[in-house]
Amino acid sequence: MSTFKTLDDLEADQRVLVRLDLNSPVEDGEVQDNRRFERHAETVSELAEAGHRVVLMAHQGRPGGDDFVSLEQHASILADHVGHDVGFVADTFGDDAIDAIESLSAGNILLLENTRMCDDELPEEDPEVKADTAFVQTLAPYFDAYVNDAYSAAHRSHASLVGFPLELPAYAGRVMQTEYEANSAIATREFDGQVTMVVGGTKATDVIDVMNNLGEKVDRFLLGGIAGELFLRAAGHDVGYDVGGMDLFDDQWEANHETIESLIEERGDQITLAVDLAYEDEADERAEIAVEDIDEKDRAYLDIGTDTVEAYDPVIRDSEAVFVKGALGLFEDERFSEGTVGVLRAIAETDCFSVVGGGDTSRAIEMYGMSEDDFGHVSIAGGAYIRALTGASLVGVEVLQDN
Ligand SMILES: Nc1ncnc2c1ncn2[C@@H]1O[C@H](COP(=O)(O)OP(=O)(O)O)[C@@H](O)[C@H]1O
Ligand SMILES: O=C(OP(=O)(O)O)[C@H](O)COP(=O)(O)O
Repeated sequence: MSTFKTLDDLEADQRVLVRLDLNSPVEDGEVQDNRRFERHAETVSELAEAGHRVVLMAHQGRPGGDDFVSLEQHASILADHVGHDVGFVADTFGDDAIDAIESLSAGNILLLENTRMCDDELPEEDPEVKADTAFVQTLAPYFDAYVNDAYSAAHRSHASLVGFPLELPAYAGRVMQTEYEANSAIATREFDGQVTMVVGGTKATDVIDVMNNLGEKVDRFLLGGIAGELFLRAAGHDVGYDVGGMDLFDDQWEANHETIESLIEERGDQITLAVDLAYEDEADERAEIAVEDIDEKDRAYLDIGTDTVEAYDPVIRDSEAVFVKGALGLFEDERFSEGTVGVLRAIAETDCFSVVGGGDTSRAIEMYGMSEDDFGHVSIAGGAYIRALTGASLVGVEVLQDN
C-alpha cells in the first residue's frame, strides 16, 4: 500500500525533523485543543520513546488572519497529549532555533515557531525551489532524517512540506501513513447506491474546484457554510457577500464564481442549496429567513435553516455513502449548530458508509456527544482528503514517495 518509508524504517538515535499539522481553531486568542493534537501525539511519543531527538515544525492560520498566532500554546497542549515536556522556541531557523536544536538530548522534544512566520514557507512553488530556500538549506544540516506526519497539509507545496524531503532521508509519520491508506482505499471504493457529499466550511476555494472532479463519483451535493452561500449568490440571491468585518466571501467569489456558475449549469440537478438560513437577531437569538425572502446584502448568515436540515435529512438516510467536508454553520456556537449536528446525527443513525473530514468538523462529533464509532472514517484532513477522493495525488505525499 504505502510506497513511502515509515517510522519502521528509521535507524536508531537520529536527529529527526518532523512536520505536523497542528492548525487549530483559535477563539479569543486561545488555541483550541482538537483531534490533530491527539493523533500527532502518537507519532511524537513513538519517536521520543525510541530515543531520537525530535524537532517539530507546524503552521497556524494564514498571515493576516486572526488565527495567525505563535505556536507557544500548541507546545503545551501537545505536551499534555504526549505526556512528556515539549520545549518551544519562538524562532523558525535563526540562531535561537539552532541553539535550541543543538542543546537537545536523546528523547527530547522541541517545537519551532509557526512555519508561516518564515518568509520562505509560502507561497506555493515547486519542491526544488522550496528545497533551495534559506529556511531548508539552514535547518537540514542539523538533522539525519525528516518525517512528514502532516497529511492534512500535504496538498500545499510549502517549504516545510516539500523542501526538506529533497535534502534529507524522508519518512511518513503514523498519521500520514494511516490517513493516506484510509483515504486512498476510499478513493477506489465503488458504491451501488446513492453517494452524497455534504460541503461546507470556510475554505470554499478548496472544495469548489474539487466538486468539478467529483461529479462522476458523487450523485448529490448538499451545500452549506461559505461555499453554500456562494452558490446561492450565483443563483441570484443576496447572500454570500462580506458584511461588517467579514472577509470570507468576496475574494473566494472572485476566484470561483465562474466555476460555480458552470457547475450550476452543468450539474445543477446534483446540487442542493439551502432554502432557508439562520442569523443572530437583535435579541442575540437564532432567527431564520427563507432564502427567497432575502432582499438586502446586510446580514451574516451563520447556519442553514431548519427547513433545509429537514430537506437534507432524508437524502442522507437514503444514501449508501456520505462524505462530509466542512461544517454547515458556526457549530462552535450552539445556536448555529443545527445544520452540522443534524447532518452528522442522520449519518450516525444510519448504517451508510461515511467519512467526515475538515480540521474543525471532526471536532463537532465529540462536542455534541456523538461517537467516532458511528462513522466509517473520521479524517483530521479537509482539503487533502477530498482531493484524495478524486484520485489526485498530493504533492507532500509525492515527494515522500520519490525519496
Ligand atoms: N456560515 C458560516 N459562517 C461562519 N463560519 C462558518 C459558517 N459555516 C461554517 N463555518 C465555520 O467553518 C468551520 C469549518 O471548518 P472545517 O470543517 O475545518 O472546514 P474548512 O477547512 O473549510 O474551514 C467551522 O469552524 C465553522 O464555524
Ligand atoms: O487545516 C488545514 O486544512 P483543512 O481545513 O482543509 O483541513 C491545513 O492545515 C491546511 O491549512 P491551509 O488551508 O491554511 O493551507
